[in-house]
Amino acid sequence: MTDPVTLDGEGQIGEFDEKRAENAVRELLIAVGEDPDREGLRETPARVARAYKEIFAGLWQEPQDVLTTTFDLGHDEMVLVKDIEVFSTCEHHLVPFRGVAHVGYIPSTSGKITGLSKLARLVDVYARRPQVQERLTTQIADSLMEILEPRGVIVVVECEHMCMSMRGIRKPGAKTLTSAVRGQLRDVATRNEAMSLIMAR
Ligand SMILES: Nc1nc2c(ncn2[C@@H]2O[C@H](COP(=O)(O)OP(=O)(O)OP(=O)(O)O)[C@@H](O)[C@H]2O)c(=O)[nH]1
Ligand SMILES: [Zn+2]
Repeated sequence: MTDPVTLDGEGQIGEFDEKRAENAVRELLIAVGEDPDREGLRETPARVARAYKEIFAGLWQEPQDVLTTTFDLGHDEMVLVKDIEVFSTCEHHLVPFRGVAHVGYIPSTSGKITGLSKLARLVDVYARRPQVQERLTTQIADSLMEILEPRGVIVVVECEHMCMSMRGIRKPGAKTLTSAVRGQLRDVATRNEAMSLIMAR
C-alpha cells in the first residue's frame, strides 16, 4: 500500500502520483474480477496511470498559465470562438463527457484581447479535471472575466455524458446545454446576437 498523502487546502496532493494511480488501477482490476497479471493486462495499470495524468493535467494548470498572450488592439466588438472540442470527465462516475464549447467576449474599452487559441487552451485547463458541466462552464467564464477584464463574456457548452449513454439511464444522444453569461452580454440584444452566432450552422 502507498502511504496516505497530505492534502492541501484545495483537496489536492502536491503533484500527480503516477505510482499511486498505477496501484489503484491494479486494485480496481482485481475488484472487478480480473487478473492484473495476465498478459494483456500486465502493462495496463501503468498505461492507465499515464493516461490519467494527461486526462487530468488541468489540475496542475491555472488559467493565467494559458491566457499569457494579450494584446491591446483597440478592438472593442464581440469576439466569439465556437465549436471548441471538449473532452472532460464526469466527477461522479469518472467516465467521459464530450462535446463543444462556444466562448465569446466583448473586450474592455481599451481593447484588451487574447490569442484565439488561448480560449481553446482555457477550455482544456478546466475540462482536464474531474468535472461537472455547470462548473466547467462557469469557471471558463469567470476566469476570462478576471484575467481579460472584458465588458462581457458568454460561454455555452453542449455535451453528451457517457454516464447517461453507456450505463444508468442509457440515453445515448441526449445533450446537456449549459451557459454562463457575464457583464454586457447579459443585455438582451447583445446576448441574442451572441446566441444567433452560436446557433448558426
Ligand atoms: N448536474 C450535473 N449532473 C451530472 C453531471 N454529470 C453527471 N451528472 C449526474 O450526476 C448524478 C449522480 O447521481 P447519483 O444518484 O448520485 O448516481 P447514480 O446512482 O449513478 O445515478 P444514475 O446516473 O441516475 O444512475 C446523475 O444524475 C448524473 O446524470 C454534470 O455535469 N452535471
Ligand atoms: Zn457521470
